[in-house]
Formats: sequence, structure tokens, C-alpha cells
Amino acid sequence: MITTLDHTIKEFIQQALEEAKQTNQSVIVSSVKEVDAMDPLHFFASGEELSLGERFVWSTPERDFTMVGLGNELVIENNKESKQRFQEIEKEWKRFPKKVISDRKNEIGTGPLLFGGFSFDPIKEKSPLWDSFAEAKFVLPTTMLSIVQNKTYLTINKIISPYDELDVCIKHFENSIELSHSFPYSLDCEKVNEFSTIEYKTSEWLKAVQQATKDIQSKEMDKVVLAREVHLKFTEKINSYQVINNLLKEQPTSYVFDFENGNQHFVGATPERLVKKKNTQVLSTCLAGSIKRGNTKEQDQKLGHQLLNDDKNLIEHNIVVKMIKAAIDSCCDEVSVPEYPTLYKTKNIQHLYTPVKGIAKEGISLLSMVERLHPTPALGGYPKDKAIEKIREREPMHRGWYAGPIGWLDHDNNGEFVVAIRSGLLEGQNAALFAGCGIVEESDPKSEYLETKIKLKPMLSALGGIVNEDW
Ligand SMILES: C=C(O[C@H]1C=CC=C(C(=O)O)[C@@H]1O)C(=O)O
Ligand SMILES: [Mg+2]
Repeated sequence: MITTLDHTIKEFIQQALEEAKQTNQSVIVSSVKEVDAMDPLHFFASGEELSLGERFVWSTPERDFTMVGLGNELVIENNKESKQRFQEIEKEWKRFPKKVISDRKNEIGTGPLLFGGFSFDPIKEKSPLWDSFAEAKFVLPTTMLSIVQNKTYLTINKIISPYDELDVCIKHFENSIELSHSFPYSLDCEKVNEFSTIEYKTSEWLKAVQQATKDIQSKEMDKVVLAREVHLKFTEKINSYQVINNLLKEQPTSYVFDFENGNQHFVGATPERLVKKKNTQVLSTCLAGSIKRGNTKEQDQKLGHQLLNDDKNLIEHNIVVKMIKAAIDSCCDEVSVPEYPTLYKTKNIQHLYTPVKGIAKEGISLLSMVERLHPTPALGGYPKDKAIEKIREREPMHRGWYAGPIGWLDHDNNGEFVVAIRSGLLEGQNAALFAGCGIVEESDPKSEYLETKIKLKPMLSALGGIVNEDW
């Protein structure tokens, strides 16, 4: 197929190039077109060879917004500490003028947007596993497929610099359209992939949990979240397409994400929204406190009822509500929080859930909200600084991007970030999976350990590992 751009787009590109030359400043040009329905994972797989480790996937729990990015037209990253890493991403993104040509009204989730994430703790010394992940990294995709409420859009982005030539710019758009129509792969979805487990420092983790309960009893802090990691080695190379496909099918009430970074995929199915901003509407979520799912409907309801009335889990949850409400109060008006939590169920686990809503104050950006919220006590603890310090000192692993914010933002300050839990880092035949638990005064190390096992199940199952009760 040979693609030639229509006259309007060519003129648009020419104008953008002239503007870049006049202002001596690069411009992001984005063309958006509604296209025929396309399977987003076929689009993902089509980029395997040409996108060279530069792809991402994002899907909301309702699956009413899915996007797949191929190729990095722009990378914005930094290794700054604390607040600065959020501000630097925002500053760099704002630096570029953006010009959008669209055959539809500008649909949120199409056009120029950044996808990426942050590590949990930029101060903790790096580990070899996470070596190639910056403390903050965002990409503007070259080509992006967005499925918004059953409509499919193709976005093509190009940074046009003052030194670019018109022909080359036009070719970029034509080539990207052509590539997005080629699906040379047969996608088999064989599920079973045998693995051996290397449990990682379990006894150290159990000791850390016990020590944490003592710190809490002696009033050093109220809560801390401690995580552990499990390493798996599979007999076959892990197929990221299959893993994402399985997560999308098996975890219908969770966000599904994949950030491909060279040879590694950071993948997960998280139920935990950090913050969503659509125009001025803001929604954050408190999700903490857990119990397993029942085998029958009656048993499941009984367990849910038990969770809603369990003091230990309510303490774990309420600490999160208090902190998130304070953070949202600091940047929003009309903040509303229901008085009692309800249940949020995923395939393997049920959680206590409280939504926090507000209207963004003038001039407050999405990334400044992410910065205020991260880490919530569902992943860090309370008080925040004390808990992070304890995690840094006692947790026998390096979190990398696990439990950090991951998500997207556009040029109008809309977007959404989730907390990257129920996740794993995949490379070749290896997978590192992560899971943590909120530790409060009454925590029992053995039950917390069992809770991490339940939280590891979604990834384990998506990887094709056999999941049974004793795992
Ligand atoms: C830290 C994790 O879960 C958090 C989110 C929901 C419930 C949690 C809990 O009940 O302990 C955790 O705070 C994880 O899944 O790795
Ligand atoms: Mg818990």
C-alpha cells in the first residue's frame, strides 16, 4: 500500500515547519484520524521488530479507553529526587508548542500525549534489575492507536525542528500510516509456560514485618507497606503479547499497562487509581485493606462482610483516606468523600474502596497532584517520610517502578495515573513479580505473607504459570 497525504495535512505540516524556522523552536505536529476498528494488541505486536523496545499499552478497567504507542518520537526523562522529577517532566513537555490536525473534534486520549512513570523512591540506590529505568521517564509515541468509547483513532506525532526538510516530514507521516496497517504476525495464544520459582529473601521479609509492628507499637509510625519480590525462570521466552492479552481477559476490573523499555517490559494489572483529571474534574481512589475471594457467591459475600467490619483492615484503609483527602483538599475545591468504604473486587482479591472527588483549583497541574499524592499510605505508610525511610532501610528488595505512579498526560492537563502494583518486570525467560502489604500494629507476618501470595496471582496466571491454592 502506498499512502499519500491529502493536501490539507501537507499544508499543515508546511505551516508548522515555517513556524519552527521563524521561531527557531521545534514544534510537535500531531495528526489524528478516525480509522476502522483494529485489535489494539495486533497493533502492539506489529511494532515488535520496528519499534525496537519502544512500545506501551494502557487500558482502563471498563476497557472504554485503550491505547497502544509504538516508537518514541520524544523521550523526556530525569533522575532528579523528590519534587523536582515531576516538575522537570512538566517543564520539558510544556516547552514544545503543539499543533494538532484532526478530522474529528479533539477527543481526549488522542493527539500529542506522554505516557510513562516514576520509580517508587528515587533516593534508594539503584539495583541491576532496574538499571535501565530512569527515576522518571515519559515518551511521546511516533504512532498511537486509541480506542475511545468504541471509536478507533490513529495519531501520528512528529517533532518538526527548524532544520527539517518538508519532504522528510511528509514521508514520516506517510510511512507511519503504512506501517500501522501491516500485521505480519500470527498471534498464537498458547498459555502454559513452565517455570521454576526462586523465592526471594522470605525469612528476611517476615522479620521486617515483625519489626515494623514493633515500630508501630512504639509509636514511631502508624503504618508502613512492606513488599517482597519473587523471581521466576520460564522454559520459554515470555511473550509480552500473550501476557497483556491474558491480563486484559482475566482482570476485568483492573487497569492493564505495559511500558517496554529496551529488552524489558514492566507489565501489570492494577486496581489502584492514583488520580484522574478530566478538564477540572478530579478523582482519586483509596484502595487498601484486603481479603481473598470466596469459592461460592455466599462465601464471597461473607468474606466481603468480614472485611467491611474488620478493625485491622479498617485502620489500614482509614489512614489512606485521611492522607488522600488532605492531598486533594490542598489542590481542589468541593472535595467529597463518602463516610464509609465499600468493596472493590478483582478476580483474586477484594479491597476496601473509597473514592475522593474534587474540582481542580486554577493552575494546578496533573503532575503536581501526582507529586502530592505519591506515595499514598497504601504503598508507603504514615507518616510518609518516616515510612519511606523504614522501607528504604528494611525492605529486602529494590522497588524500581513497582508501586510508583504510571500513566499519561496530554497537552491540556488531562490524564490519569495509577499505582503500578500487581506488576512484574519481564525480560527474556525471566520475570520478577512484586507484592506488598499494609502493616499496622495488629499485623501478623504469616497472614501478611499469605496476602502477598494472593496479590501475586494475577501476574502469575497471565504468565501462564499454574495457579492453585497452595501456591
Ligand atoms: C501493596 C500492594 O497493595 C496495596 C493496595 C491495596 C491493598 C493493600 C493491602 O491491603 O495491604 C496494599 O496497601 C500490592 O498489591 O503490592
Ligand atoms: Mg492489607
